[in-house]
Amino acid sequence: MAADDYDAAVALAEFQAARAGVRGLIESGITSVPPLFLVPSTISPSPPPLESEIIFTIPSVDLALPHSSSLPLIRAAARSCGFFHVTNHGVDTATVDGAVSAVRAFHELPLTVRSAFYTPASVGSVTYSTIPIQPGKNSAGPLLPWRDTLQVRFGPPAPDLAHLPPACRDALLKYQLLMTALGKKMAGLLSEALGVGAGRLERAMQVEGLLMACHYYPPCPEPARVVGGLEHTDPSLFTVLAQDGVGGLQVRLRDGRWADVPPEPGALLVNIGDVLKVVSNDEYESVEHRVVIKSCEDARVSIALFFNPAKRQESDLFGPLPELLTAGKQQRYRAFTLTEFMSSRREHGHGTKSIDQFRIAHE
Ligand SMILES: O=C(O)CCC(=O)C(=O)O
Ligand SMILES: [Fe+2]
Repeated sequence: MAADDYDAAVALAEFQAARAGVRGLIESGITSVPPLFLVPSTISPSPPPLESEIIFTIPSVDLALPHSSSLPLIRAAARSCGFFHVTNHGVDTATVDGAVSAVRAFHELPLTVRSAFYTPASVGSVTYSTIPIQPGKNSAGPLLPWRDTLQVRFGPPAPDLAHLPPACRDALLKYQLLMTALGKKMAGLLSEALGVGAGRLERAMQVEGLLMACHYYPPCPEPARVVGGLEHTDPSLFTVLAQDGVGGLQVRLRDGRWADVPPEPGALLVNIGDVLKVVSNDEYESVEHRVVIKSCEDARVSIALFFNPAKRQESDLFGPLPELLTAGKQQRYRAFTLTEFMSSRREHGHGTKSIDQFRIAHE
């Protein structure tokens, strides 16, 4: 086919109609990356992913420590790189490893079994597909990440989990249950570390981990030409991530360079999302991150659980907590509804520009 004949919209429709995901491309034996996955330089002008060699240590917080020791660590991490590992987090290894293995097992089911679940739109509360990247309204044509995602919405309202694949159903339900307890604990610690008392975030917005993204990053024949996950900040209050040992997650440092976040066995990774950055009046940072494909051989699995406000009526407003606006600390954002926030993300892309729209200009 001549290059002029290439129609990205048609290619996207054909890719989705095949219901095989990126994993299906690898199974079909491709040796080069199809154009739909090639990252235009306008989207990712930073150096190619594989050149990242920066050694950067993500802070680690032992949750078994007394609060007098853990709170300053959490506070420092949330204010600087926005990411930290937690150990002794109370979710047993068997449950975390069981969930990660079950996600891998699902994504590696034979094509005929797995494609029955493939659907770009949600069926009930479950979606399994390669979700196109939405870098903002003025971007060039469609772009796909080098990953397949099983996304589960546990509510609200009460979830319809009929389409949750049996290969990972029990493991994910158990994981979500135990992670909810950790999420409540984290919300308390992040609240206390903000200096507003342990129960403040929970009272204000009811923190729930109801959206789970189970990612599968197949190996890639040309890893430097694709993106596993485009650079973004999370829209959540905070996110808790479990990952296998393959690696590929990177965070953006203050000087703009990317640093690897190597997996730490037994630890879970917590990161601050945009809503908590706003609620904390910029005391906490939601930091850009992305996923690069590290391997031509190993598939990577991760599970991101997004902890969000369960209070999300049109009357529920999110803005800096008033008690943080003490002498000398001006209000950085106007309050907004989650609907306004999500439409800003659609318009301005999945980075901090979406919350900049709500920033209050001070002299
Ligand atoms: O797979 C990962 O390590 C990160 C995924 C992620 O950033 C997300 O789902 O928001
Ligand atoms: Fe993320």
